[in-house]
Amino acid sequence: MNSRAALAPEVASILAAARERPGGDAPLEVEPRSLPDALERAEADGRVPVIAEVKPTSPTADSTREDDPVELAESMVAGGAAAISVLTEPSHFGGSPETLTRVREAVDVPVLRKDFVLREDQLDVVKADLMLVIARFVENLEELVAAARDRGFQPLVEVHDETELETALESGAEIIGVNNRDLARLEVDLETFESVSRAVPDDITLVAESGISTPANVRRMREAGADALLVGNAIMDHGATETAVEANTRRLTRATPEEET
Ligand SMILES: O=C(O)c1ccccc1NCC(=O)[C@H](O)[C@H](O)COP(=O)(O)O
Repeated sequence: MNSRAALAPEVASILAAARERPGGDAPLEVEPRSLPDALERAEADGRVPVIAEVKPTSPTADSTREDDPVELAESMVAGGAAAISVLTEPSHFGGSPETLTRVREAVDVPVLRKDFVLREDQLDVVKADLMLVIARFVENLEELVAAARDRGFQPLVEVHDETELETALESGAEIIGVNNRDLARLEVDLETFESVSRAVPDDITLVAESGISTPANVRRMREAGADALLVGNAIMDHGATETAVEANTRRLTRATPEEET
C-alpha cells in the first residue's frame, strides 16, 4: 500500500476489515454494460451524467437507511441517473454483494461495485459492470487493473492527488475518479477535483467523486472537466422517501445553468 499521510481511524478500520474479507473461489467472467456509452446516452438526452450511489450508511452518516436498495436504485434511474454505484462493504457502509446482484438485475444501466478491494481474489466476489480500485490502497495497481479487465470489469481507478493520478495513468486506467474526500480527515473539498483534473488527459473518462450536493456543485465539477459525477449522500438524503430519492437525483441530472442553488 502507498502510505503517505495518516489515515482517519475510520478508514484504518475499513482497511483492516477489508484485509480479512475472503475473495471468490474462481475468476468471474463479466459482460459489462459500457459506462462511456451510458454517459453518452445521458448527454444526448440532456441529462447531466450522474452515477447515483446506493449507500445505506457510512462513517460520516448519522443514520442507516433500511429501505429496499432495489427500490432506491430504481428511483435513481427514474430520476435520470446514467449509472448506479452500490456499496458492497458490509461493516462500515451497510452494503453486501447480494444487494449489488439484485440491483444489477433490476436496472439496465451500468452498475459500479464500490468496495475496498485489495487483492485479486476479492474481484471474484460478485459480478458488476465497473469495479472501484483505490490507487492509494493497492500494492500493484497495474496488476489489479489488468486482472479486473481480464474478467470483463471496467476498472474505475480512484485517486486523490497528482501522484496517485500518475500511478493510475501508468497502470493503464481509462476511467479515473478524483475523490474530493480526504481520507485523513474525511472532509470534502471540491477544489481537489478542480486541481487534479487539470493534469488528466482528454481521452480519460473522468469522474468527480464525493461532496457534490447542489446543482451549483454539479456545474462547478462539469466546468472543471468532469464527464460524470458520483453522488451518494445528497441523493440518499438519509431518512428521505423513494420519491425524494428520485427528486434528489433529478435535481442534479437536470442541473441547468439558470438554477442557482
Ligand atoms: O462516505 C464516507 O463517509 C466515506 C468515509 C470513509 C471512506 C470513504 C467514504 N466514502 C466513499 C466514497 O467515495 C463516497 O461514498 C462517494 O464518493 C460518494 O460521496 P458522497 O456523495 O459525498 O456521499
